[in-house]
Amino acid sequence: MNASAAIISIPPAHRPSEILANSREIVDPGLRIAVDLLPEPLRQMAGYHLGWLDVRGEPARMSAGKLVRPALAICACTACGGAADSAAPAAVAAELIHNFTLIHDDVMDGDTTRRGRPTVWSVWGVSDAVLLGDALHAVAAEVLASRLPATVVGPAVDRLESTVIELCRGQHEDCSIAQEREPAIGECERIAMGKTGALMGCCCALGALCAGADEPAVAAMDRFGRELGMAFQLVDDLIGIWGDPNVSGKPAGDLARRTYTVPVVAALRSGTAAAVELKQLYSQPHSLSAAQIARAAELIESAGGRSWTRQEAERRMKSALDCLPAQLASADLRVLARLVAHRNL
Ligand SMILES: CC(C)=CCC/C(C)=C/COP(=O)(O)OP(=O)(O)O
Repeated sequence: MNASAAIISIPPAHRPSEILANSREIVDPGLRIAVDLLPEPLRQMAGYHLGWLDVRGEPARMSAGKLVRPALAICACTACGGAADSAAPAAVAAELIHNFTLIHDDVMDGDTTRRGRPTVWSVWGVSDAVLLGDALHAVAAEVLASRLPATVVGPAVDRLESTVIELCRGQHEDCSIAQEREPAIGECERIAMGKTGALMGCCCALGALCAGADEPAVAAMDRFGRELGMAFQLVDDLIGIWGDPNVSGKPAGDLARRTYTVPVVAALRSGTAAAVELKQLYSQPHSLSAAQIARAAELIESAGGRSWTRQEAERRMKSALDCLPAQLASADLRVLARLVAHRNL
């Protein structure tokens, strides 16, 4: 592959903000072209969700997320010797899939705020939100099918669609277990691998495919992304309890709903007095009040659930890097790994 082309078009950045800005430059035009494939009013709803339009369809500049997944696809491609631009279809498809799942997830969770503004379903209703998610999924496959070299299309679309199946498995388990009963840590990990790890693995594997990498390199990138996805989900669980809504753009609502996320499960299995009190709070039949939420957060912290989750995120990040042979462990991928594991609460 043409490594020098990558170096000329996008120099290795090494700083998280530069890596994300470079990725945004590559992915933004492709995302806009992809969204333009949608019929009205789905195009307008997608523009709103992605932060380019306000609810009335007027141009806006709102938060559209950090674009970590496209950055992973692009950096995986350059780490495998490809040109950054050649990963654009993979980066766009990954971001479309990610947004399709968020739009559906907000419906399932009944969440009314994402990225600091009302969710799609809470503005346009559940039917339109379901349709928009479906349409973004279809457009993602279309982007890969129409914009990748013919030799890569088959494996790339296969990988994308099997990832969506895995996402659905993870999400189904999450919805059916996590709010009904206390899962084991192993179950939490299976859920996290399905709903978050699989897509991050797919981003990295698609990036490698775009570079024309061989199967061992694609598989190593997939493992790297999956492990990193586990770290991402663990940090997301911390954000779901201790996150600042002004930073995360969503209320820290996991305790109110009595969701069994990893910090909660880790605290409950600690065998401490705090665990006993937390179990009582979680076994009541209604949402927790503000005072109960604050108490639950204290109990989780004193039972060690917060620090265990933090350390586990760090361990997963290191294990992600261990999945990469030295020649694939680029500086940019290492920076992205740290960014994922240390993002702000
Ligand atoms: C097939 C589908 C719909 C998959 C959803 C995958 C996903 C990562 C949802 C968000 O998880 P979350 O509920 O833990 O995160 P958030 O707090 O952002 O809603």
